[in-house]
Amino acid sequence: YIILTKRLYSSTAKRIRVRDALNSLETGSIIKVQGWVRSVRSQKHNIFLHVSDGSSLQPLQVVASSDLNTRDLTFGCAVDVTGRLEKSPSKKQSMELQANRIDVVGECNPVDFPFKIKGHHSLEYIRQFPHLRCRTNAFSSLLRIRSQATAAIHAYFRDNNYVQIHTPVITSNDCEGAGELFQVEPAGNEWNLDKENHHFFSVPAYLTVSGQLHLEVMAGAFPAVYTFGPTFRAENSQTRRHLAEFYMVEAELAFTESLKDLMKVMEGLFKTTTENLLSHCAEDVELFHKYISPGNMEQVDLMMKRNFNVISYTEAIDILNRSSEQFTFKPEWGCDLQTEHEKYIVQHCGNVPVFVTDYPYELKPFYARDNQDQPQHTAAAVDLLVPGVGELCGGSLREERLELLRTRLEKAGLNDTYAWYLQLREFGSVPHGGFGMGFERYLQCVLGIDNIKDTIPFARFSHSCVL
Ligand SMILES: NC(=O)C[C@H](N)C(=O)O
Repeated sequence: YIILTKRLYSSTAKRIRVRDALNSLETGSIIKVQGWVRSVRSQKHNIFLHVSDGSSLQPLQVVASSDLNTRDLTFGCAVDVTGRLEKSPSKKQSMELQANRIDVVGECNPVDFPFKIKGHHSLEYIRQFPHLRCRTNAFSSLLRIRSQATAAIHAYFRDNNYVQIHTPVITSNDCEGAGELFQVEPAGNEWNLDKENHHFFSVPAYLTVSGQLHLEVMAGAFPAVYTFGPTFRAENSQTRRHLAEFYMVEAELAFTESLKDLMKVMEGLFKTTTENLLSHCAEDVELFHKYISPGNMEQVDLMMKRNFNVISYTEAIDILNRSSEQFTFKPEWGCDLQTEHEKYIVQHCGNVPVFVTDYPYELKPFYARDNQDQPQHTAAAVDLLVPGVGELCGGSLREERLELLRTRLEKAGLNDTYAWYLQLREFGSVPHGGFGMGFERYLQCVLGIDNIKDTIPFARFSHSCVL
């Protein structure tokens, strides 16, 4: 009889998520929660469990009588719990689940499990377990924040009338021209590809380094477009800021004649997304600011309150040369800014993000618009440098003038390759420009995460492609 009623009881229970249970105002309702045990505590008559299901940082406290068979109930196991939702007498949580039935769905041997109850594991430690780290508080918070930030970015562009374009992952162009390409060919030899230029696509094809050129195509028909997807760089540098596969948000605006328009969008995107995170993921963001990057909340507050700075590249070089800092790379007009330079510039500007504009023409790819301001020959390009990370965004106005573009491509021996790109300037060309923002670097900056490998579900970098 008892078993029968228990079955009946559990089949009529409404299945809800932990977050909804915690926020529920209805006491006495019969619910079912499914999740993973984050802690177990036994007292004389009762056992207390914390159950998490990824919906919130805070777990649901489950109280059950010690009579329930709890042999397999350990830290890390998967459970199915049915019971009555009641107001909790403890101040630590609003609601608790008084269980009538607990089924262990999947056992977990806590001795072998790499995480321990109440263990404060570092991000570096949990990184060794890419298949398990989503079960820790810190990484599940990161994943919820990442998901919310993705939604916020799409919302920002939709609210500002952009059209989303799915730019291709496989492409025959190397947009940045930096030569950090992964080539794509079929595995195995059923295609009989030999060395005589028999590529699968007939031409060499690569994983994309940027969706920019495809967005420029679309900016010939839509005034504002964006893309948000994976991009790839075969960089052999194992730094805390580089990944071989990362997500980039890229936007392209037509009828745009000034870098100011682009900077406005970059600042708007940064601030709107961050505001959204602070209100929708407060608890998760707080976990980072409290335990992982103390002090970063003040940094975020500052970035949100202040207008971003704007300085020219030439001014940046002056600032660097006037400083008493000993740089490994001597700052000189014409050289790219190194990480140490970027860091100094951000500090110099009061730890507020800073746009650096108008770089030496020769430093920028063929598409950057010529400022034609001799003798210091510059291009209308801009980078956004942010505290803790350095370069977060890079963008430029694009050369829309057919003859100038043709001459530059000719010099680089690229006018055949980019015949289609030249045609964009032949048929209804308009002044336009755009930028890209590294999504993982954005998360690094807002959450104060030291290593970029801890901002992405599965990190790919040289000599590492686990799972
Ligand atoms: N869309 C952009 O302007 C981004 C630029 N192509 C980059 O990869 O830095």
